Amino acid sequence: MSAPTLLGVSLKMYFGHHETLNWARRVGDLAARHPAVTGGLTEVFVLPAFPGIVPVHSVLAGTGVTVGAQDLATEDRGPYTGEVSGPYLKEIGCSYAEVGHAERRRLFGEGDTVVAAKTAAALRSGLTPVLCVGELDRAEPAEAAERTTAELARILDTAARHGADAGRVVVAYEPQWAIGAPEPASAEHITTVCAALTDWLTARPRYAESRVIYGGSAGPGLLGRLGDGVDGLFLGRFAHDPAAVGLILDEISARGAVKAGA
Ligand SMILES: O=C(CO)COP(=O)(O)O
Repeated sequence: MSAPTLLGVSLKMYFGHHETLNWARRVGDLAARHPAVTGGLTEVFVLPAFPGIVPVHSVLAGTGVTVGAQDLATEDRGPYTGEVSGPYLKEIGCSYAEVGHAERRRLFGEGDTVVAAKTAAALRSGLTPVLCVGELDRAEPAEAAERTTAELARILDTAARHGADAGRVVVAYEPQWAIGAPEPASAEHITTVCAALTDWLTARPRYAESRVIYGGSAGPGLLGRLGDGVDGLFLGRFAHDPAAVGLILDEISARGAVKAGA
């Protein structure tokens, strides 16, 4: 069987605490009985705000949905007021830690050096980094592929030079101009860039089992247009309605049925 489609959701800072738990209950109920999840066609992960991690982890226990954080500290312990470390996140049940999101770069001044250090911190703690990369402005697919692959190489090579462990990385291709937009990048754009990122990772055994997913106004209807070259989706706003998550799980089932029949 081919690798499961990865479906990630970042709740960013959209929901309050009770909204977060209600959403998690509804998505958990859906996932627990959806054939795409129970049949192993997909792996679903959710990134709530930090205070939501522990309760969401317990709400989702047994549903097949895993939990991660939207950020983590570069360091593992010490005088870093307001930060949350990788070991702490691991201890409270996280499997993933997102690094390098465009909003953290734009609003909080994070650059490649910090993103590389956070990637290393995640790997060191046994968390899968969800490493966001993507061009700032609209570009032709081939140019976007070149720029984004160079960005990925810069970050992972810096992390490796500083002694980062080898391990699985989820690369989230998120063209910055497509985040918070009415619609995602075109299927041609997404597949061209994701193929280039996959080639780069495949040539490096230290990142074995790594995956490339697409985010940026992704929602129902997109996955079916992307083909096998894209390993999954990273959802923002269009996951706020749990029914939309259900529709995407239906699409994953359909994709699995096509593959099984191929
Ligand atoms: O940034 C994103 C996921 O990390 C995408 O957000 P939107 O789908 O809301 O554009």
